[in-house]
Amino acid sequence: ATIRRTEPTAGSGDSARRFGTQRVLVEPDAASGVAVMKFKNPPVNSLSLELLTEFIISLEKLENDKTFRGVILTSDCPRVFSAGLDLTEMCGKNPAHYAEYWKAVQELWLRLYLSNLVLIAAINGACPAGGCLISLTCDYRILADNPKYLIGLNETLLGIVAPFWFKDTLVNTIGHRASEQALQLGLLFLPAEALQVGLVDQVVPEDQVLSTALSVMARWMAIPDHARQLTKNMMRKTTVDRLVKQRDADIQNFVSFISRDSIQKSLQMYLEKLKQKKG
Ligand SMILES: CCCC/C=C/CC(=O)SCCNC(=O)CCNC(=O)[C@H](O)C(C)(C)COP(=O)(O)OP(=O)(O)OC[C@H]1O[C@@H](n2cnc3c(N)ncnc32)[C@H](O)[C@@H]1OP(=O)(O)O
Repeated sequence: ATIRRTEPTAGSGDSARRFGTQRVLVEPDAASGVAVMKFKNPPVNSLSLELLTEFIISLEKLENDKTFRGVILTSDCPRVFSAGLDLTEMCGKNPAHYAEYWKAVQELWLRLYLSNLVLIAAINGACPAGGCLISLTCDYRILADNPKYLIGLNETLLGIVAPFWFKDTLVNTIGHRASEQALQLGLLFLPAEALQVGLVDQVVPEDQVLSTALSVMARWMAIPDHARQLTKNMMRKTTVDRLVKQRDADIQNFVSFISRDSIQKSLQMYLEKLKQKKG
């Protein structure tokens, strides 16, 4: 994928500078050591191969710059945090494309889930499936209080199955029983329900999502990095290792599953339904 970097905006000081790529805006504040990363892939921030690639590059840049200790993930698109994996990447393409796409999805998850940075999700819109997965990789989730902003792993509603590492990430967050129900029923939770089940840590008025994320970040950044990072690693490494050990097999599983005629039909019907919703 071609990656076009955004020009820094005019202004003085680091906090006025933006960098990033066409689909991932990065607003760094060197003074606080916090950067805000915004998905910008209108209309719904679907996780296309381009977006995944650009996101991984931007995250790596921040990880390698010791100025930054914390990142807030949010959306630049109104009303949607992320619509999850891009269905058009999983429909009507060839096996080589599916393999490349799935490798990028795995890579993003692996990097986020064990990131040394403090990651906070400022969820300012709908957050289904892969969008929810991204938020689950964060250390803390804040959701805007809007009944349209549903969150959850709804894969079964599309006739597909959340892979084991999606499931593990959910189980690590809300526990086994709640995950069993949520995954089988493809539940999309209202903000108050998401808070109750522990899928998010806070629900706040929409105009306070980012400011809340910044104050929560200050609390996490008050902890010495090495102690916090080793603790995070201790909590998450077993989950990550399960995928690392069988990455290629997981890609092969995905490719053969997604290539089935029945799965292609389900996805196409789901996409059609999304499009018809407008008419
Ligand atoms: C082993 C296999 C495991 C694979 C794992 C998959 C995990 C996933 O992430 S699958 C993706 C699941 N995502 C969803 O179910 C969300 C679908 N989208 C929505 O529910 C809604 O779009 C929204 C609530 C996010 C936003 O609603 P809104 O009314 O604002 O926008 P729409 O009119 O619905 O959509 C605008 C436009 O975008 C297209 N679109 C929406 N979601 C996706 C998507 N995930 N991938 C690709 N394209 C998407 C939608 O069709 C519309 O397109 P048109 O403008 O061309 O009609």
